[in-house]
Amino acid sequence: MSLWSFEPEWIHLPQGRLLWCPALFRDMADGWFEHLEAEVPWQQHRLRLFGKTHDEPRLSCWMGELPYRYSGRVRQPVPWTPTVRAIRERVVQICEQDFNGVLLNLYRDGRDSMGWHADNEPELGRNPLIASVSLGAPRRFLLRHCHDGQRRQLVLGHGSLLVMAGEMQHHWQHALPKTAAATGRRINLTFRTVIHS
Ligand SMILES: O=C(O)CCC(=O)C(=O)O
Ligand SMILES: [Fe+2]
Repeated sequence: MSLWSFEPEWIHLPQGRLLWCPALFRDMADGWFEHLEAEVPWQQHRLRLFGKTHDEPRLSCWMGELPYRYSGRVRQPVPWTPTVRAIRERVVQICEQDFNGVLLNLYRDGRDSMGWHADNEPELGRNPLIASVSLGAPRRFLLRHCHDGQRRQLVLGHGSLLVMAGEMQHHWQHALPKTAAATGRRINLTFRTVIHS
């Protein structure tokens, strides 16, 4: 059997590229979702905005080998859990990159979300490869170009892999918007390589 259960698609954008594999992990996705929900020490982080603190609209967990500074905070890693280790192995094999950390997010319903940002922290290096595995409820993922405002949209479904590559993080932002539609739980894992911290 080949590594791919179907043809992956490269999406070429001005100043970036995406590898899109909508059904790559479909066979494992139910089991992975169930295990991750139970196994990951999900945390509610607080966010400081205009002098007030709010709960972040999602639960999250930074896992891996090194601390990671983002949103102005240093997150200490929790150790790999068995399921994340197994997912990491598959993603490393496909991307040919030895990811040493992963940010896990749990979106409890359509009110949970992530605002516009780029994964451009200095400790990820110049043109980081970010590998995003989605499980559970499908959600819209938006991309917008930082300078000319052009947009793209993908629906990240159960068992999909999206790899952001090239100069993407310097020229594009991404977001996971809220939705008013009745929406179930979703887990997303973004594998990263922290170079220094
Ligand atoms: O949940 C998603 O698909 C996006 C997550 C994301 O952008 C991040 O963790 O940096
Ligand atoms: Fe991101």
